Amino acid sequence: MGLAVFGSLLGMAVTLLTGRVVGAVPGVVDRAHDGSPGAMPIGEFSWLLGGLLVVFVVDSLKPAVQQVASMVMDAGLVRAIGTGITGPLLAPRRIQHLEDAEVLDVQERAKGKGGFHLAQGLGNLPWLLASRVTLVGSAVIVGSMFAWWVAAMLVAVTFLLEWYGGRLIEREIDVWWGNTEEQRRSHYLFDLGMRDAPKELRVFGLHTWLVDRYVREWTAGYRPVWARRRTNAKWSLLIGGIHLIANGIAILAVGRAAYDGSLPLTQVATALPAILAIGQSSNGFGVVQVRRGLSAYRAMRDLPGTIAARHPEPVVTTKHRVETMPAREIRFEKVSFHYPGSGKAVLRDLDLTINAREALALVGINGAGKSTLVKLLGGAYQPTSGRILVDGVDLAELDLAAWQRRVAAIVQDFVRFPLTVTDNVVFGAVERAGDELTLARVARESGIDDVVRRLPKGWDTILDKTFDGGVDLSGGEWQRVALARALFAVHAGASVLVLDEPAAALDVRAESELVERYLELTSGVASLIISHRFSVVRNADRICVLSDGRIVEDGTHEELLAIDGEYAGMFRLQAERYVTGPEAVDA
Ligand SMILES: Nc1ncnc2c1ncn2[C@@H]1O[C@H](COP(=O)(O)OP(=O)(O)OP(=O)(O)O)[C@@H](O)[C@H]1O
Repeated sequence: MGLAVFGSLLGMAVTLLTGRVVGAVPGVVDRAHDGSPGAMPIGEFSWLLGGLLVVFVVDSLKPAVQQVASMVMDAGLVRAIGTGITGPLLAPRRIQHLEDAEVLDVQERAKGKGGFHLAQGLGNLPWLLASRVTLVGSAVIVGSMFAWWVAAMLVAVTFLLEWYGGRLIEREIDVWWGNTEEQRRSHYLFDLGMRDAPKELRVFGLHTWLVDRYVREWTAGYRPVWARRRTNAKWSLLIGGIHLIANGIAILAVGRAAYDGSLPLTQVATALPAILAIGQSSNGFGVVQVRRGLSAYRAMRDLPGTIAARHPEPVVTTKHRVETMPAREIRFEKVSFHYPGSGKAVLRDLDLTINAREALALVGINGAGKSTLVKLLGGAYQPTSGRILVDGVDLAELDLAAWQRRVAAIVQDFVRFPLTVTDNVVFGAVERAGDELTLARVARESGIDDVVRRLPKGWDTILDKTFDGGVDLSGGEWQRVALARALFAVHAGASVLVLDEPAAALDVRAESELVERYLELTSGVASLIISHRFSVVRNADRICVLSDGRIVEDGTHEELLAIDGEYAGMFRLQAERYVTGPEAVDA
């Protein structure tokens, strides 16, 4: 801001000095010819000229300095805004706020709904301030050197120009960022071609279709922008004409006064550039950007408050030693749950006990609510009614952050971090990131040691082909990496292990080997295994069947087969497929 204001002051200094130099020239020339007194001595004129040169040189260095300062400021702003928005969103231990329309709206506004980013808005603030300083300074120069009515007229016309120009710009930007159906579709098609589906597009020979479709959607999406631009061009011509007339009147008035002899040359040479500078200081774009940027800033400032007010973090009222929990059990007691904004109950009066040091398998059809139960266990959501008790203490009373450190999980859509193998594993317990012994141990246990040996940079290989020297792993290899991450967490002290479809991407032999090994390894912790594969499930100490939001069957594999209920039915269906299905024929 200082630099921007300094820049506009320099510009005005150039105007004033130029006026004085031009005004002094005839006198200096006369004096040189006939020694007329009263004119500026040549020595003084040289100083004036030198001063103008210095100011001019400094003024010409200004853009480079301002550009660097601007880049530094923009980088800082982007970083501050990034943490300002993600910080409050990431901080809560629960995740309900991420599905709350009001929180999402504030977040969208903070990010710059309507195409105006906070960084652009705030980045423009110094230039808007500078143009205001130029406007006021140049108006004072015109008023004091020539006529106040001319200064007032030009300021009024400039504001009119700025206000109306700003409205036109705003309308055009609204159309640009209107995110019309076609614009969104064209962006989607672009991503599809460039990133999301390169293989499928080739397999199905869809590249020509994609390009044609993209061009069609893009053209349709931007047609309203061009229509708006044509309308804007007409109005811009009109207000440009008004501006021209106002400047023409001002310049004619100066010319007349000069012609009359009532305005000395110095004043003429100063007033003319100042008149032009007033018009140039109109900054409709800056005004719009700053206005929207500030509204985004207010949304960013309100974000933590909105989240805290609508989703208060639980206050820890009791002092339980979460670090040793669960010593006995985790008990779901009449737990019901429906997702925020949805009337459909996923769990209904569900009772379930998971004993410490027991491997419990949970089965159920798609959409039965298995993953939902895991989210409740991890404290990501709170039951709509009922309680989850850990060693008899309500989860709602525990320090949720500490409890979540006790739970290690591989969820179905586990994150494949485009980082090194080491990072992907130690994220299970970052506080133990340097523990190489444990790292080697979990690599053996999860079976990724062979994979790591084959990688070009071993543990330091980035697991993403788009990076230099990076590689892509197969689905099964990724699953082992995720398993290693969970085991790392267990070795670091987590005592509840959740595996949601841990072996879906493994081949049948790898799967049964891994599950057997895994059950040995985790015999000391409470584990919850969710799987549709009965070869995985049958090894668990106990199996529960989730159906209609409740646990309808509970027992060992043999016990559940003996009662011949839902589990037995599902098991037989899968076993039959393995006996009579294509796999059997191949074998
Ligand atoms: N964030 C959410 N908002 C609203 N409804 C949801 C959400 N997540 C899941 N559901 C719904 O809750 C129900 C249970 O989903 P859940 O993912 O728990 O099932 P699941 O038993 O794990 O299924 P699968 O075997 O297919 O993984 C489904 O009807 C699903 O549509």
